[in-house]
Parts: sequence; C-alpha cells; structure tokens
Amino acid sequence: MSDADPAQVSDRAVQRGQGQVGSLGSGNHFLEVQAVDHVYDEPAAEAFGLRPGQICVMVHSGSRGMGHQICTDHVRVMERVMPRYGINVPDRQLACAPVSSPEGRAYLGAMAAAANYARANRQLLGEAARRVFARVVGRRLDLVYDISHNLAKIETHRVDGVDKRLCVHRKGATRALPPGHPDLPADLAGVGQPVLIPGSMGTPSYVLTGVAGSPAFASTCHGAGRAQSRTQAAKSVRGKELRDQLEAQDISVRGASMRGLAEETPQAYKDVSAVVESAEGGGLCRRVARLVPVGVVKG
Ligand SMILES: Nc1nc2c(ncn2[C@@H]2O[C@H](COP(=O)(O)O)[C@@H](O)[C@H]2O)c(=O)[nH]1
Ligand SMILES: [Mn+2]
Repeated sequence: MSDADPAQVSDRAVQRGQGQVGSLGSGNHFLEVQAVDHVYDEPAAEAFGLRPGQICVMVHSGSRGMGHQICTDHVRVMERVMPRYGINVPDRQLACAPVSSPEGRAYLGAMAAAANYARANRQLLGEAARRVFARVVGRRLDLVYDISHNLAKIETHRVDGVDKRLCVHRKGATRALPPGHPDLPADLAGVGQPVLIPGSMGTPSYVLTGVAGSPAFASTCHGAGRAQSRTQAAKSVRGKELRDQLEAQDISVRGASMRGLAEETPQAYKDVSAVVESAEGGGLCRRVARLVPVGVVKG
C-alpha cells in the first residue's frame, strides 16, 4: 500500500516483525493443500486459473507480532486523545480518533505498513510452497490472488448517487470488488475480484467473486467464523484424536502443538457452506469454486 508510513511503526513493532517474517503464526493461521471439488461458475473459474480436480495451496497469515504491536501502540494513543475529540466508548478496544486527525492518520499509515509486511510474509510462505511443489511434484504454483482482511482503507464509494471518500474498516471481512471496478487488473476486469472464504481444516473452503450493487461497500465475510471459544473447543476433543479423525478422512495434519490443533477443531467453526450461501444470498459475492482440504499445516 503506497500510503504506508513506516515512521509510525514503533521500534518494538519492527523488532517483533524482524524475527517472524516468513512464518505462519498460530491459532487460525494455516497453509493448506486443497483440491477443487466443485466449480459453480466455469468462465470465472477459468479466469482465476481454477479447474475441477486441481490442487491448490491456500495461505492464511498476516502481519504477525508486528501488526499486534502496532495495534497495541496506537490503541494506547487513541485512549489518551479520545477526550480531546469528545469521544466516549464502552470498551477500550473501541478506542478511536477521527480519521483526519494526526492520530487517525498516524494509525492508518502504520496499518498500511503492517499490510505491506503481511504481504511480504505471505510471499515468503508462498515461495516456500512453490519450491516444495517444484521439487517434489515438479509442478508450478500460480497466484490466484493475495488479499488482506481485518484492515481499514480509504476508498471511494458511491453513496446516494454521490462518490464519497470513506474509511472502510473490514474486521472479520474482506474486500470483494465487482466486475468492471477500476482497481481491478485487466485480466480480472470482466469477472471481478477473487474472494477467498476458508472454512476449517476439516471442511470445504470457497473461492467467490465480487458482485455489482453490493450493499456492503464491496465487502464480504472472510471465513466461516468461530462458533466456539478456543477453551470450549479444546475441552471438546484431544488434539491427537482430532488428527487421527482427519487422517482417516485423508486429510494430513501437521501442527505446532496438539492443544493448538484441538482449539481449531472443525466443530469450533460455523458451517462454511451456510455462511457462503447467506453471503451470496445477501448480494455480497458469488460462488466460483469449492475446495476441499488434502493437507493442512497449522502454526
Ligand atoms: N481451510 C481452513 N480454514 C480455516 C482453518 N482455520 C481457520 N479457518 C477459517 O479461516 C477463517 C479465518 O478468519 P479470521 O477472520 O478469523 O482470520 C476462520 O474464520 C475459519 O473459518 C484451517 O485450518 N483451514
Ligand atoms: Mn485472519
């Protein structure tokens, strides 16, 4: 993102980022080998380079400790300056300042820097996957799309017939540009932006595309979303038992810890197919392909 302002990133954040670049991270982050098991829209799938039976790699990772530190640093600043702007919030996590204020601009600049770091991080993870695929199966991996989520960006949207500059904050959400959007590269102009909605390590994930007339500022959900807390999930199953169950369904699982695996049990997530159907029904996006897990690495 060209509006990144590295001067707004603290030394502590840089330090945390330096040690982690090229790593997956724990929790819901993953690198998953998947197979395309259903295509809903052949022309769109073809434009994205997807076909039935094809093997893909989906990577979910972000700005790691650097992003976390940036958030901590700037929330602290926001808390301090809120009274100056007459802002009162019920929870400190909602601490904020006007977008155009020095504090608001500083945070947006730091957040854009974190988004660039996250992209570099995913490029390294993608490159590692490419090298393994080239060495082991002699095949190339081509990029379908790389997109951030949990990000605020300044964008232009038409509101009541007038173009407006808005700060669009996508939390638990991702961008879904419709066909013909000026920010799309030429090869995607006729189809729209590829949208990735992962499910869980034991259920399908989806590739969708943005649609015209979205009522959500060209946004949709990013993922099925949790149905159970990590504690509830870890109480419901043991990591080893879960890994055996998934292996019995021909899904290979590698995780940094058994407790971490249990916290990520598929039952801890909502039914991704139902979530995707409602997003499509709500006019936010359109299904292109369904992918099923073959092997998953959890950090
Ligand atoms: N295909 C997989 N999907 C997974 C896995 N672990 C979590 N998830 C899904 O990803 C999203 C992440 O969304 P976020 O907004 O919380 O970052 C989450 O909601 C799940 O639906 C996995 O191992 N494989
Ligand atoms: Mn995420």
